[in-house]
Amino acid sequence: MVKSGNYSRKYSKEWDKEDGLREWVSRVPGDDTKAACRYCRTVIRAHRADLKVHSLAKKHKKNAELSTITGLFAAFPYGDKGREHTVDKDKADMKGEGDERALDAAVGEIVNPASVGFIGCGNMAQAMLTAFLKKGLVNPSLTIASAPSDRNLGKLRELGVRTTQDNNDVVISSDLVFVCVKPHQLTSMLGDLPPLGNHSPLFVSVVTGVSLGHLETMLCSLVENPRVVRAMPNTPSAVGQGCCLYALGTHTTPSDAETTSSLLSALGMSAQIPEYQIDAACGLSGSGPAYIYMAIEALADGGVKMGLPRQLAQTLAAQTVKGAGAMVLETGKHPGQLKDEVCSPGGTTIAAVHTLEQNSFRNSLISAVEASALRSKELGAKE
Ligand SMILES: NC(=O)C1=CN([C@@H]2O[C@H](COP(=O)(O)OP(=O)(O)OC[C@H]3O[C@@H](n4cnc5c(N)ncnc54)[C@H](O)[C@@H]3O)[C@@H](O)[C@H]2O)C=CC1
Ligand SMILES: O=C(O)[C@@H]1CCC=N1
Repeated sequence: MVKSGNYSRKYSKEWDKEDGLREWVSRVPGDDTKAACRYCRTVIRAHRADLKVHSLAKKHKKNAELSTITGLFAAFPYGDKGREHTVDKDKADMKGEGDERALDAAVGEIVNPASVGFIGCGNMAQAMLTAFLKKGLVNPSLTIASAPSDRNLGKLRELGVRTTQDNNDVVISSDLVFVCVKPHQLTSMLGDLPPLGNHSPLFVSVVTGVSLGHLETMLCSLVENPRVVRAMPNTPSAVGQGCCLYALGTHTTPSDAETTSSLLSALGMSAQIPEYQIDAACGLSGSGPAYIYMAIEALADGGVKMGLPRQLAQTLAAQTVKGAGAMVLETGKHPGQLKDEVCSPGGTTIAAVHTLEQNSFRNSLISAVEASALRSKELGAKE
């Protein structure tokens, strides 16, 4: 008899959502009595209890740690090439009965030591790296970052990240390279890199304004058919509340698309967009945190002016922005309707709204987004 619920003998789609399973478990196409472990590249019976035991095995934990980016680079060859596995092995492993040397050899054989590199370690790189480390998506010892001086590198070393002042060290030892320099630094930085031979990492550029076409042309001198992604993140990524929009280059593969999507979604919200929308995304979400920080500061000043202590005023301002954002995202209501719900007839809010309109509040924000987007286009044209 096929049992149901947690004890199902068939692959359950609930496992794809369950913390502790969803990170590594996968369907085996064509066989719903099996489940695959992306970390260990093994096929296990689709029994929830077996999956739980497997997740506790030392070997599985070691593979999880070594796989650096959860299941991203370890493109698991489902079905035919996946090794059959039983929980008895896991149980022995948990009791320490496994042969440690054989285990290490097996781990060495099956784990893809994928590594991630950062060229440029300023505000944006640090925000992204902080998010990846916090979520355990990158293994610090397999992560390398470069900058011309040691100013930012020391902070990264404290996090266990390898650092260098030679960008080539990053490129040659990484499967994925984040390019995080300022637009005017890009051409000379790439021009200094020697050709890469057979090594062809995925490049993810966060450099504002620089198009995929231009990036591909510049990277052609390093590698044939460079695989490039152009991304527009923002600094709230550091606390997992960022936005990251991205466009895929000509030579990216479906696996690159999956890698990019999985990794960038760790920053908060992420989505693939057509490249022509990236400048607008820069104007809105790339630069947007700065507008909102100014709004928070000004709201807090208003609170202080009207008698609130500074710290309380700042907390109220930030929480009000956070709460209003969450209302828009979670209720799905139009912001105009939500505004109306705050405005009592003849009340306080509508008096304030009138003042904001007299001072071109909405016009100022629209113009701010426009100015940033136009500047992004302009920076690209210069490169
Ligand atoms: N800060 C932000 O909110 C956002 C920034 N961006 C883009 O991200 C890129 C980086 O911006 P930030 O991190 O804010 O700048 P930043 O100035 O904080 O960081 C740039 C880093 O690049 C390093 N650098 C300079 N020349 C280099 C070279 N030849 N090789 C290696 N590293 C070098 C600098 O030492 C610095 O640490 C820019 O292109 C920016 O437009 C995109 C979205 C948001
Ligand atoms: O100000 C800049 O140029 C970058 C791009 C988006 C946010 N900061």
